[in-house]
Amino acid sequence: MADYTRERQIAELAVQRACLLTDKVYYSRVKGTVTKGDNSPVTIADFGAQALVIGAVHKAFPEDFIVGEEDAKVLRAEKDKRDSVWDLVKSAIEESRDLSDSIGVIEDTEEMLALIDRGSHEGGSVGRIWALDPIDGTKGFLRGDQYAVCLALMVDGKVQAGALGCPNLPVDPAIPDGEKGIMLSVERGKGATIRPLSSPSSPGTPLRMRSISSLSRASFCEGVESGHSSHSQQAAIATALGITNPSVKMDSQAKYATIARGVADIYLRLPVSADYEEKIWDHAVGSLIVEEAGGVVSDIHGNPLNFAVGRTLKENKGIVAATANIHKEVVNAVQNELTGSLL
Ligand SMILES: Nc1ncnc2c1ncn2[C@@H]1O[C@H](COP(=O)(O)O)[C@@H](OP(=O)(O)O)[C@H]1O
Ligand SMILES: [Mg+2]
Ligand SMILES: [Mg+2]
Ligand SMILES: [Mg+2]
Repeated sequence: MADYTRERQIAELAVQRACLLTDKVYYSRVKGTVTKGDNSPVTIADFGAQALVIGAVHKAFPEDFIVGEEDAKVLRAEKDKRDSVWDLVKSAIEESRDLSDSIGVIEDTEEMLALIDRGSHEGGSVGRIWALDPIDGTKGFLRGDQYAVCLALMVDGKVQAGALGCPNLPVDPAIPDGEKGIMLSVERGKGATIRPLSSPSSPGTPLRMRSISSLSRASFCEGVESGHSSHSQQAAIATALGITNPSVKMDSQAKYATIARGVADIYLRLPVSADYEEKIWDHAVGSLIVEEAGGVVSDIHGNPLNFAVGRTLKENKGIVAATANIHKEVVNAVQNELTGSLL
């Protein structure tokens, strides 16, 4: 079996440094939002995190390609925004000098812009390609809720390793107002672990999904944005399965983290439009974490996610992630509910 220990470590360091930056912006409430062509928001923190993560990956693995969500077009055109992002990037590097031997530094704004634009790869089925979402759940980030920094390595179209930083998830889910910030990391065949973001040297605790004796006891985790996933159909599916627990709603791949750590059991993402294609960076690392924690991740038809066909999951529709022993039953309920609508 191939060994991706180093890739996993670099991914953790890259995400750790990026979380320093996003956390600072989150708490300073300086948001500098831009609206993209598809009407979705992007902030100075999205750009800064993309620069830091790509800088780290490029330093450690200069031959690898990167599929990142953002590009530097707006920053090249607008000096104010470029300067704000550069200030953030500089101070995050300054505050994590101890990581610079492993993941390097960024010398100036030109290098920063070039790094952000290294995320333009088209993806595909050949070679080593990293999938990066510098801030997943930007709407949650802006609302003051959950978001995640997400990085995965795909080799020949298959996700092999990665790291997922969730700066606002509680370290102990039983103490929601306690310390916040967790880091999950994963390597295919070797499991997934979780640790506090504040303990970089901790080896982490292995992740295991909850075992479910009866489906009616299960809980759903779903997105906050009803424009990204259909809440009404999700509720109908819960009823069909006899599930009465209220669903846990949160933004971003924090949902994959939440089911992987056994706080909920099922993550459904039901298409709201027939033509939306899920992005690989929205699912790459989270889906592997759930699989390694004992879950199955498929689309709404029960087909495996195909990360090998470009920047989107164009061969799949929606997401069904659940503990292995209930996954098939959930897919069946989804199929029954959706027959005749968007299928
Ligand atoms: N119509 C749509 N259907 C499904 N997902 C969508 C969507 N429009 C945007 N998204 C994606 O939903 C992601 C957030 O997921 P969630 O709703 O689970 O928090 C966004 O990631 P970003 O926030 O990185 O842009 C974006 O890629
Ligand atoms: Mg976005
Ligand atoms: Mg995203
Ligand atoms: Mg994003």
